Amino acid sequence: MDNLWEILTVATVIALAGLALLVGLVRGRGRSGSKTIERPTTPPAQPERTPEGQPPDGEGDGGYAGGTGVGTDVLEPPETVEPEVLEPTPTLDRPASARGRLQRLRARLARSNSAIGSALLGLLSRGGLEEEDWEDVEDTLLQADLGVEASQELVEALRTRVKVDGTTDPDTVRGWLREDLLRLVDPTMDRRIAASRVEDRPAVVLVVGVNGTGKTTTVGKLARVLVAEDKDVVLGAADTFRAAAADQLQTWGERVGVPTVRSDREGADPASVAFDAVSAAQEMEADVVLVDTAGRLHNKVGLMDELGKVKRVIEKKSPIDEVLLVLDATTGQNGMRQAEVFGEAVAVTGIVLTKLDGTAKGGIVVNVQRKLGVPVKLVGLGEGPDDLAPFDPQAFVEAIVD
Ligand SMILES: Nc1nc2c(ncn2[C@@H]2O[C@H](COP(=O)(O)OP(=O)(O)OP(=O)(O)O)[C@@H](O)[C@H]2O)c(=O)[nH]1
Repeated sequence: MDNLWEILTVATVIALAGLALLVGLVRGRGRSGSKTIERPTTPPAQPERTPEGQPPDGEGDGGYAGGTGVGTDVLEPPETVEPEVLEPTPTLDRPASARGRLQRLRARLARSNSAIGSALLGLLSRGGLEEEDWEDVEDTLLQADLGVEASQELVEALRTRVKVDGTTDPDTVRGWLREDLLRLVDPTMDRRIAASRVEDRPAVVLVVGVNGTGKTTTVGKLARVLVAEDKDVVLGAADTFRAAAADQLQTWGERVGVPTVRSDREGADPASVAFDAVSAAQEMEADVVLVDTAGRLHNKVGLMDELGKVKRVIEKKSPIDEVLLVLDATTGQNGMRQAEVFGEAVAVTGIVLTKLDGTAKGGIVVNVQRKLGVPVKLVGLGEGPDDLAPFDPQAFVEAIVD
């Protein structure tokens, strides 16, 4: 019996010692081995977003499954909850309505061009005009870039009126000047931009001109004019010569919610970007696609080839409805030569005269229309986003004369 008790006591001690050893082993392994991954009972909080809607750096994974970085346990995804809508509502610019823009910007036109008006009025109101006075009148018109032919015509018309009427009353003289200038600017020309869908396809507007004239800026500003008229616009960045030009255009578009078709590769084929832009506009059922082109003039043949190709490739997809030539009004005769070169490469249908706010050479409107036989359709009157106005002959002449 004693032996039995001894055996039981020894067996119990051995069993307890073994148990203690086992517990020790398990706890020791737990400290030095893999972590225990606990499944969260609630879904992780959404990371905070920056105002642009991006998660802050390094928090893009939401800090859940990848957050522990260790362990091989298969995690079940957290219960799905409807995510909070964190998308920022893009705030778009509301471009100024196109109507009456020239009236709004008239002061800028007048500031730089009223010199023509006041010089002429000063001369004409003096009375008793001699031959040399008429030469002064003609010089003033030439300095305003009206061109030789139009200047002579205007002098002739005024001379006849002065001879017949004989008055030197400033208001009467101003009235003559207004009438004669208006006739030269030609209010009968059709200055509408072909920017509405044609037979179930978007209108295609190609914008050409020498770099630096304000071409890309003009495409951006024109997009705003059209958006203000509730048109769906697509931009094509076919000025692939300078990569920044595409960025510039895209920024203009984004401000008014207009998409830009572009290539990220500098020197990509402009014709192919133009083609893609027209295709995209057709797919999107847009009203109009505006295609910006490169305008390096260092080599006339190269330019003609490139523009010719852009035109041909677009025409595989759609007719071109408008070719706008952008000219810098401050460049005078140089601008006129550029106009002729472009006119040979593509059939220009309208002119955009930029930087008219910074020049007393508003007469170029008349000159360029006569040389190219196409109307000035838009004028640039500043660097602001809405400083592009449909050209209105009446308001233009009044700004110079009144
Ligand atoms: N004062 C004034 N500046 C203008 C006008 N239009 C454009 N500009 C400025 O002219 C400069 C050239 O404009 P861009 O649009 O970059 O010229 P670009 O012809 O596209 O030239 P690239 O971008 O080199 O192809 C910019 O600083 C414009 O802000 C305007 O009507 N008045």
